[in-house]
Amino acid sequence: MKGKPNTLLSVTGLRKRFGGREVVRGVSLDILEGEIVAVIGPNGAGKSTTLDLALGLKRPDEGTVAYWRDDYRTHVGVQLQSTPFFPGLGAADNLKLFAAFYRKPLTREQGERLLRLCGLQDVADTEASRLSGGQQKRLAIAVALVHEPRLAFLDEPTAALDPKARRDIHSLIRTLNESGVSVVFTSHDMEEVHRLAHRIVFIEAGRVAAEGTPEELCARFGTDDIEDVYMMLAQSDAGSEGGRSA
Ligand SMILES: Nc1ncnc2c1ncn2[C@@H]1O[C@H](COP(=O)(O)OP(=O)(O)OP(=O)(O)O)[C@@H](O)[C@H]1O
Repeated sequence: MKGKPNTLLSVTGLRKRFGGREVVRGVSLDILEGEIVAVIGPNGAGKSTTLDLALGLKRPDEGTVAYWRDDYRTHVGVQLQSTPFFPGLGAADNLKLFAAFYRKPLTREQGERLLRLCGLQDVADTEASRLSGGQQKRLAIAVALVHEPRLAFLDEPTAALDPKARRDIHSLIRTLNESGVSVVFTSHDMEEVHRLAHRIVFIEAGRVAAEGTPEELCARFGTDDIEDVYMMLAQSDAGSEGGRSA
């Protein structure tokens, strides 16, 4: 039998202030091996800032971030809300160049497989800036996966995608997870969250207001719909957009 899953990431007591306003106010959370974790919450609640702090893209004012290994950067993939691609290069060449930053240069076969996995095989040679919004989103996800990470952070991976592309990304996330990749994603689509996440972390006004499996959260709030849970949590603590202090 499998033992207890490893903790891949542990963040404790994270705080971040911009100007005079504290937008992350003591966030602690763990990401375990094998999990798909959805980080949800209202606009401006502090989700992206929390991810940026966890990824070392922003420095916390307080708190600690610990990964399961010191060289975690080569084992963590990141799709941010906007990815700067290399101008003048096609999708496939962008992947090749991003891969060159790691110690795992892409073979042609690997590149083709990744493009297929992300539904980009027909636009492999199209210059990245000429791809549609949804295709650019998929290329950003492909970039996040180019070095075969063990943990992938996907910030709104399906925002602005059409329903079919959205479903394709759901399958991609499941396939990745089945191949051993742990995934942390943010989303405002509660159906998607319910469908994909093993665990949900609800951030409200810079704090973790609730967390649990979809089933646990639904049972706690007496519903079978995560959107109802979301509404109840969002109404129970007003003022998220302002990140007001309690
Ligand atoms: N560099 C910055 N300077 C000043 N304020 C910032 C900065 N980055 C984020 N903020 C503020 O911090 C708050 C939290 O932003 P964040 O992007 O983390 O929210 P979010 O939960 O990811 O929102 P969304 O769902 O809209 O993406 C917002 O009020 C935002 O304006």
